Amino acid sequence: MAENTNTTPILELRKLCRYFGGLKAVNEVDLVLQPHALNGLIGPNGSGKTTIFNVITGIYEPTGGEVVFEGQSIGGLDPYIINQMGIARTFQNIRLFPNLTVLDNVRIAYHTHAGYSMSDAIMHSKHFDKKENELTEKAQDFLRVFNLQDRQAEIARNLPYGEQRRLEIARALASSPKLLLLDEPAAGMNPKEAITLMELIHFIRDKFDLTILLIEHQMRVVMGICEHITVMDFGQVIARGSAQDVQKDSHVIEAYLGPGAAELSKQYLKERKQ
Ligand SMILES: Nc1ncnc2c1ncn2[C@@H]1O[C@H](COP(=O)(O)OP(=O)(O)OP(=O)(O)O)[C@@H](O)[C@H]1O
Repeated sequence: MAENTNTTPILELRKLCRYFGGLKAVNEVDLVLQPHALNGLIGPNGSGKTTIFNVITGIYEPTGGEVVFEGQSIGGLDPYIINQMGIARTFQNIRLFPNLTVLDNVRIAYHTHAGYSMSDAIMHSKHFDKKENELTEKAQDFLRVFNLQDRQAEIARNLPYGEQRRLEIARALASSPKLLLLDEPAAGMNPKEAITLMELIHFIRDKFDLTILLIEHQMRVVMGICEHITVMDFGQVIARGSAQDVQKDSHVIEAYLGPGAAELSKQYLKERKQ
């Protein structure tokens, strides 16, 4: 299924493929992300969503097709280079430094902007002290955005789950990305936490002028915040459009509920109207 483009996209997947032996985990996927848009990537378990994230971020090389970021082909580049170019992500299973403080988790992520040399660090020069203080202040600014400022001295693993998820997003943002990939940010959250998270995602998109692509199983979150949704099944795109469009798409209903479900759902809605 091809994509329409009107403006210059920030990211384009062109016929992207990633195979694992005979398994076509991602099979000729086209995807276009416009700058500043909030996009959702959904689909049943094993449909290829996380593999797409792993290819975009350089963890896997594409088997075929292209990943184009700001007009430049990035497929197969090292993850740290892709991160420096402006793509950051969070993971399905939270990946923090569990034994470090909340503040240090963000400071480490921010370190690429440290602005001092190895010799400054070894000699503990004035320049080093100044830059380290700036780094701490920047990290504290990030924590304030995520309402974690009062937690800065806590050991990360002791935070409640929802706060660990927020901290992970704060860490990802510390590398100043233009494109943020969120892999199931609301996983394990209760409905109240999920709503707070939705507000936060909207807020950071505007504050940091981000483009966001998120994978999420909680439909309330996807349908509530995503302006554009792409639906995958068996490694391929089966539908795309607004939340309203994809919710009533018969391919989507069948992918989630099984063959014949679309017809049943139509009948049910008709009967309810009568
Ligand atoms: N490293 C790998 N080696 C072999 N198979 C893999 C590998 N990574 C993913 N797969 C397979 O590729 C397919 C797509 O997996 P992927 O994790 O991308 O799906 P997903 O849509 O993110 O699923 P979920 O919603 O359950 O996280 C699955 O069949 C998975 O088992």
